[in-house]
Amino acid sequence: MFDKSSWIRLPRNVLVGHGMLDDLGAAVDELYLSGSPLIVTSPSPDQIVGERVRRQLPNPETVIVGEAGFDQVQKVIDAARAMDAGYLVGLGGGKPIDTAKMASDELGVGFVSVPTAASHDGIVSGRGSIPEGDTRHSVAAEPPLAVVADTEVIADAPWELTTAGCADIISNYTAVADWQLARRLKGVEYSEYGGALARMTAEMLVDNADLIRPGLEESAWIVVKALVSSGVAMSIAGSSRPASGAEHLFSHQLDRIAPGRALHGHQVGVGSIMTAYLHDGPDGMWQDIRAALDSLDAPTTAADLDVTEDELLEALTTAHEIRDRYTVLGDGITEKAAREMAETTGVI
Ligand SMILES: NC(=O)C1=CN([C@@H]2O[C@H](COP(=O)(O)OP(=O)(O)OC[C@H]3O[C@@H](n4cnc5c(N)ncnc54)[C@H](O)[C@@H]3O)[C@@H](O)[C@H]2O)C=CC1
Ligand SMILES: O=C(CO)COP(=O)(O)O
Ligand SMILES: [Zn+2]
Repeated sequence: MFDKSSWIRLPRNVLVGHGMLDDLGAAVDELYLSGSPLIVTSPSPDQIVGERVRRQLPNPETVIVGEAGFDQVQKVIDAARAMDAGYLVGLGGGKPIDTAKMASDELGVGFVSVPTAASHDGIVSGRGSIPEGDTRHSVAAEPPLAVVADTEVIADAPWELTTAGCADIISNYTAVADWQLARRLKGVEYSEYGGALARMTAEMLVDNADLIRPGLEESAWIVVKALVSSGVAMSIAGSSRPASGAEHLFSHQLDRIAPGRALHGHQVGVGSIMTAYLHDGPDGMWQDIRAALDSLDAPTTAADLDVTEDELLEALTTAHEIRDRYTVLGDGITEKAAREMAETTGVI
């Protein structure tokens, strides 16, 4: 008997462009949602566009969340139950969006994604990325029914948020290489479409790197489109595998070892330089990845990430422990190997 099946969950409305935030109300109306929304956001996005969002929606309430975590998800669930929210709106960067999509899943209500920065590729994905103790979960969550990305707002955000999004996409190169390795060595299920789309997204971004410059709305457009494409790859795969390999494990460890120092995208970019070296050796893809990051003003060294050599080496040698996801790190690399890799690639 044929035993394969898949259920791909994608947004119904994806709005990207200048001034699109003012179409949020119309995009939500088209979804036939009922009741009032709870807006899940963090302080800066709330201050920048909170009022503009609230005045388009019926009797909204707002909850401000901090670092991503299950306590924050619970805070949103409690606030939504208290007002009997009809749906949730995630407004801001990756943390409020992840928190909202996970709370929506638990509550069984719809979720709308309103990114204010092009800093991560979770704006469309049906996955939540949440730390807990010594580990980091990638959990199935409610995918957005609609995504509203206003390129004017996003182009006004600090430039480093956009370069973080670029680096999150460039890391697809090594994420897909890790996924293919896991298929060959461990028989892990692989999606040809998910893998090809994630890799093509990274290639297109690198090909257009010259057009990505601070303050240009065109840049916000290119990066948001790529983030949407990367999120769709995760939805096709039914996992974050197309966009998250060993470079992400390294970043998740840095979040524990050196919290709050650098943005998620910047950490995975530096991780990608090093894990590309592990995949291909000295003459391989790592030099292209480093050059692409460099041309986009994204960090390429430990110092750029504001982490010490010791912190970097600890993250590299323990990254394999945090999740049952086979990557080029195998069952762990020695400190000597980690140092050699970081030195050869110029990260330390
Ligand atoms: N679920 C998924 O598939 C994915 C999830 N993620 C998660 O997303 C998170 C990282 O996302 P980030 O956006 O880097 O973090 P974040 O949500 O903390 O945002 C970074 C900073 O940018 C600020 N910000 C956002 N928009 C702004 C604007 N327009 N103007 C000024 N400041 C603005 C925020 O207030 C915050 O201080 C991590 O937790 C990561 O694991 C990342 C990629 C994929
Ligand atoms: O950040 C992600 C993709 O860019 C996904 O995060 P995870 O590593 O938690 O799956
Ligand atoms: Zn990421």
